[in-house]
Amino acid sequence: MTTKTPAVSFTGAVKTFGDVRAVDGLSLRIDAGETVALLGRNGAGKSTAISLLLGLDEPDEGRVELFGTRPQTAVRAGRVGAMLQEGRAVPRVTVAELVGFVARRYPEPMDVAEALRLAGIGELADRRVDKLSGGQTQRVRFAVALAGNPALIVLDEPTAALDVEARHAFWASMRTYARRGHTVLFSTHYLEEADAHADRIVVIDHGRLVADGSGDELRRAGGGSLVAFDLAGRGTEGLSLLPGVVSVEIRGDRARLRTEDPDATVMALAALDAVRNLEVAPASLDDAFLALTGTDDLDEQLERV
Ligand SMILES: Nc1ncnc2c1ncn2[C@@H]1O[C@H](COP(=O)(O)OP(=O)(O)OP(=O)(O)O)[C@@H](O)[C@H]1O
Repeated sequence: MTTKTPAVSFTGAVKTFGDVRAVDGLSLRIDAGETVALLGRNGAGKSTAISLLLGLDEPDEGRVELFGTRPQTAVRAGRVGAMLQEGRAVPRVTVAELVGFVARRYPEPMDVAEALRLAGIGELADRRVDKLSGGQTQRVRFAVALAGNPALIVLDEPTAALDVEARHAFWASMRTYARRGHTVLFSTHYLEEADAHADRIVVIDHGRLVADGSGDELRRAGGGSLVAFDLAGRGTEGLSLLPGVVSVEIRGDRARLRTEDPDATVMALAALDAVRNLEVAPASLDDAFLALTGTDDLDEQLERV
């Protein structure tokens, strides 16, 4: 057991809004220096969890701590920077003025030029904040989050609405910051971003933790493998009972089996002489995510439409 104080800890945290348990008994520990992605579909509870950890909201039950103290204390001490989803009106000042204004509110701020350089917007220092593109504005917001020289940075869907190039530039900045030994927690809907940029992916659903691990661990936990073949007129009964099979999907004349033991499934299919156009592939992270959050369930998919 490690005695190091975690950067972030949720212990049985609950937050309800009326009948909705937005965060429902969440326990989670993030150590200093980790980059963690918080993944979940719409309404899973990501923003609520982030509000709790920034001290913007109090849990109804359980405990949330940053660096072993109350979130408000850590935030006031300048140990946390955040980039949230709000669309606040942009002031008519230059980029350097804005970042400098924020920096001065912190006890040990980052040098303004350094914050701009880290956010990749050194050349925008003298540009007016209200005259920037969406991608540039997002990176100014990142510089604002860095201004206090925080040990932990929390980013709520930082790349929503960014084009591909702006996205790459953003992640390059984030990684530079993380490489300095800082802690990063970001929420996202993009599985490939979580896989590419986080050391660890935490999946939440209905306010609960449903998976926690690397992209590969998640693929194994939620996805297994996919075995597909042509039915060639044969019936589909009994397919779900084959060894390893956890789900069966029929599309036209093709069957798609999700299996935890592809070797055993394929052997059983061969014994049935049912291996026409056989295809075996590892499940994608998308498949794993859908399996983990139960959204391959048709009712739920319809609910989301
Ligand atoms: N202030 C609030 N009042 C009432 N219900 C709320 C409030 N904030 C969140 N909720 C509800 O709590 C649940 C979790 O919402 P939350 O915004 O945390 O999810 P999310 O994972 O961030 O979703 P998204 O990906 O869409 O941003 C949802 O059902 C939402 O409607």
